Amino acid sequence: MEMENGHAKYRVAVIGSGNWGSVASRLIASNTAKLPSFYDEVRMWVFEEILPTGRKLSESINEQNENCKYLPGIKLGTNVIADPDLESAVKDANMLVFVTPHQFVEGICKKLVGKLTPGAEAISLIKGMEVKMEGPCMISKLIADTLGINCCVLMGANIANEIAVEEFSEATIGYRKDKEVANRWAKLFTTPYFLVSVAEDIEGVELCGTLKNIVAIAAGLVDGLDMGNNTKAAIMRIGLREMRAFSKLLFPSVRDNTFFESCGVADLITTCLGGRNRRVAEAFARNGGKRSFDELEAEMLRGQKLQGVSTAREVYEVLTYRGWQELFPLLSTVHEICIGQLPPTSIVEYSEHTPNLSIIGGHTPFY
Ligand SMILES: NC(=O)c1ccc[n+]([C@@H]2O[C@H](COP(=O)([O-])OP(=O)(O)OC[C@H]3O[C@@H](n4cnc5c(N)ncnc54)[C@H](O)[C@@H]3O)[C@@H](O)[C@H]2O)c1
Ligand SMILES: O=P(O)(O)OC[C@H](O)CO
Repeated sequence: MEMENGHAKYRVAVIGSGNWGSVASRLIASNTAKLPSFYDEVRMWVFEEILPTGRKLSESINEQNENCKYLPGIKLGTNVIADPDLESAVKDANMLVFVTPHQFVEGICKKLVGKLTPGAEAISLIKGMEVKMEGPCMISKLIADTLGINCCVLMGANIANEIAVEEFSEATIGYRKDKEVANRWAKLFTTPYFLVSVAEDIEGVELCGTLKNIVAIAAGLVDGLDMGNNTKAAIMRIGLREMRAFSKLLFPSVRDNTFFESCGVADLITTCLGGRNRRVAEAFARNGGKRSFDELEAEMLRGQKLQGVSTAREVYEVLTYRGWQELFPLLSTVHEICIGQLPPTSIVEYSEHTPNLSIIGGHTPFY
């Protein structure tokens, strides 16, 4: 541990520089610039790309102090340094913030094995999960197991573009045992416009952030079918119940209270109203399911990534493997619509496609 005048001093690296990665770097850098327990500089690892102008994205970020591709028009803070070399980006860092789309994190972690500063701590801002032969694996666990480090999570109602212009938001840090570490992360992220709380329920917090993206796809389908607010509210209610039930089946330790934190109902609401998953799903339904999510994602998001479609597939694998499909009609139906097995209108036709709708409305041991 590096010390200064007898006090521990922390060096932060951010692994990822998409829309949320850039905003998180900006937020963190505004704090490291003024808090004595952190080094000012924040290194942000950039997955290198060549811009249409022929320039490298990382060089452009450092010259303009702005990520012109993923967060145009917002200055990041001069203490944010873009670095396309992963090993150099994490050099000497003892606080690592992971914020890439979930499908890339395993490959990134494998490259980092043996390269980290001893005693480094991590936090994951990534919403998603992986399904392995042994079963489902949360991203924080994948990071922790691959790198042999502790990993907290930060989730919440956090549409990045709104936080970039400093509109008031909240977030929840999930931790396993070490509250002191969780509080250090909270200190790094908290600003007057970004209030962070901590909860000793890492699985609950992470599953909220992960599963709400599937519900957001359902909400977008409803919008694309020109259905009204009642329908969307019903989808959100059913979705929240399925999120809670699925989380508790996977991890009985998950707490009900977590669903009332920013990571729970608040994130569900904001994503179903204004997120990218919702937006692309709306376009999918308006096209009658004839254009694929991949095609719409590439056209509408220009390099940004959806997490809901792949998460729906990963959750579906768990549901089919464990025989839980009929308990989760919304989560199952979203996947079947995404792959073209069912039409978008099926999102409100549970009775036809999932005979166990009564389970959703009634009382089962899980709900
Ligand atoms: N954007 C938001 O509003 C928001 C808010 C909260 C959480 N999140 C979550 O944060 C995570 C990161 O999302 P984001 O919005 O920062 O990213 P993004 O979707 O805006 O951008 C995609 C990123 O992936 C990178 N990339 C592309 N190919 C890659 C590869 N092969 N290997 C590594 N990286 C590659 C791109 O360079 C880019 O940085 C996701 O899990 C997302 O759900 C996003
Ligand atoms: O734009 P989305 O759908 O990826 O959602 C963004 C955030 O997760 C909202 O908290």
